[in-house]
Amino acid sequence: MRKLEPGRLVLASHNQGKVREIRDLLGPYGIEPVSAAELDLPEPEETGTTFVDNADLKARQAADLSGLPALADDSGLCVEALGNRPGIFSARWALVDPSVDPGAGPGEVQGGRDFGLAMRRVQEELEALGPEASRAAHFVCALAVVWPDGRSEWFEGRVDGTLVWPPRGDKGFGYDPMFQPAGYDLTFGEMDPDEKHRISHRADAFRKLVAALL
Ligand SMILES: O=P(O)(O)OP(=O)(O)OP(=O)(O)OC[C@H]1O[C@@H](n2cnc3c(O)ncnc32)[C@H](O)[C@@H]1O
Ligand SMILES: [Mg+2]
Repeated sequence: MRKLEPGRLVLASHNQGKVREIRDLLGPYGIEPVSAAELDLPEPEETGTTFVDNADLKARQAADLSGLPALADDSGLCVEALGNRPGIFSARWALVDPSVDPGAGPGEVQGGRDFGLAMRRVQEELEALGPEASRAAHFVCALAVVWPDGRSEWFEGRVDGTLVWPPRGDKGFGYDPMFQPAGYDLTFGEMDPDEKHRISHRADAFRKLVAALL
């Protein structure tokens, strides 16, 4: 299997929270990827039906346009009582329709998406199922590496936990403030990045990527 080389990797993500975490996770291996935003690459439409499909599609577009190996992450929150939704639609649940919703509070809007709103949507759907509804949830992360010749490798990770509300902490991004990983009292929003990187879905997927490609 081919190995990743330092300095020759495009990170095909437009999510600053993810980009920060992936830089942290690759840092110890001497790999400093250039991001899709730095290369002005467009954000592709995520038309896949699985996390792996979408990660592959994002990495493939970046590899085609840049001529460099590309890494993409497709991830999301799966709520078991909601049939694993929002799942691959996790980012889309945070889209604000300004004619319906007046917008987010300070600090909640990330790249035109409102995760205060997305977390309320999750809470409301669960509450509609009644007080006995399980709050069990997991995050999934699929990583795809696509080489300029079109070959690809995929790695998946997962972390299990429980949803809490009101959301707590502002250290992470996305749904972190409402996700408490199993065995911990803190939400991902309250954890220091180093601690999240020990147990997260992204860290789990990266361990597999590192074993194969680094
Ligand atoms: O596609 P890219 O450009 O990488 O950025 P994105 O934000 O659209 O990313 P996804 O399509 O993979 O959507 C995943 C969403 O799931 C959420 N998510 C993924 N990983 C998360 C994490 O570690 N903590 C909290 N929320 C997370 C977050 O809200 C993301 O926007
Ligand atoms: Mg996306």
